Amino acid sequence: MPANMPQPIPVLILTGFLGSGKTTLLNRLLADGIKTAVIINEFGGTPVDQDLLENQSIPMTVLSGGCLCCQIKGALAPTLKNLRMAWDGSTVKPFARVIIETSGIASPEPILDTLLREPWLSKRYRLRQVIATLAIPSAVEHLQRHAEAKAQAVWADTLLLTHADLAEPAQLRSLEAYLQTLAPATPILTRTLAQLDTGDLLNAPLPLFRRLPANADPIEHAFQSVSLYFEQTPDWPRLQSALQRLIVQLGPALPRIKGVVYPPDFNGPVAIQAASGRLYPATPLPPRANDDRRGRLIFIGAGPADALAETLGALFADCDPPPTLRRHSN
Ligand SMILES: Nc1nc2c(ncn2[C@@H]2O[C@H](COP(=O)(O)OP(=O)(O)OP(=O)(O)O)[C@@H](O)[C@H]2O)c(=O)[nH]1
Repeated sequence: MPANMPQPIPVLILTGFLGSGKTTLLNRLLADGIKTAVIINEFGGTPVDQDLLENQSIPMTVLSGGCLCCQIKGALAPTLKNLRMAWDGSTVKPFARVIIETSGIASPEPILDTLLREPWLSKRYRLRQVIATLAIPSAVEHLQRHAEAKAQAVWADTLLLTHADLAEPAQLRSLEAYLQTLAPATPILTRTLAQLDTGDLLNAPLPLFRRLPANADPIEHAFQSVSLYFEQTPDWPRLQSALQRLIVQLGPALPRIKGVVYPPDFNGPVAIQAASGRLYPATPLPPRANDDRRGRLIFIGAGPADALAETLGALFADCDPPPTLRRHSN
């Protein structure tokens, strides 16, 4: 490479539908020892993913309140430019790659458009791999219902099938058959978290030629989010039972809940996760420097935000004090 050519920094893009395992994968990748800068994009107005990262001492930028493919598409180029200038000027902790975690309803196409077509960026960053996570028990339904999920699989270089431990063999077979039609040439890895070797993932065969996105028009999402803020989080059995009732009541109209809360029966912050009708066990988190002990839960719905907000208001009306509610319309 000529001396005056900038050395391109490799970029990994993690995409995949809501709750399919992107942040879980990001944590695994960050544990592999390669110094990394992270850009996290969250659809909801209240970011959570940064608190779920085990490694908090890396260069990290959170772009929330919309998807990188549409509402905040314009934020990606300046973020990457600032990061690169900080890297060139050694004003940031050293890193050898950038990982972008997209929101669960982002289409990768406009992101690739920015990375591959923007002249300044395309000289300074090299797209290494687009990895899409697909949760085996729910992926076929998501691929059939949501254009965003389909776009994520179609633009991926590698498909990582997750939640194998929760899946029936028939669900895996039907997902593999679906992907065979949708993305026949894309390598598929099926791993439980315990089995995942990040080397297998990063060394999966890549396409010889990279397609350039043809249509980078913003996608019209049908999703909305509502955030709840708790000055005093209810205790876990009560919160768990309320969330469980909500999940049953709304079914597929509520694809995702996540948040960090402070139930009095736990000592510190606790991660709350639900996706595709499943509420996961509450997971204690280490205390963070910026802890304000204000619980926050994000609900991503596939219907109008007003109806979701009304349901949530009624569900937690007897809390003392009741949670503050914020709609986030997109
Ligand atoms: N049992 C099981 N749980 C998993 C697996 N992968 C992820 N999870 C859990 O699924 C939930 C969602 O995982 P995340 O990694 O947060 O999903 P995500 O794709 O980052 O979610 P969004 O950013 O909201 O779209 C968490 O509770 C994870 O612990 C898996 O392979 N098996």
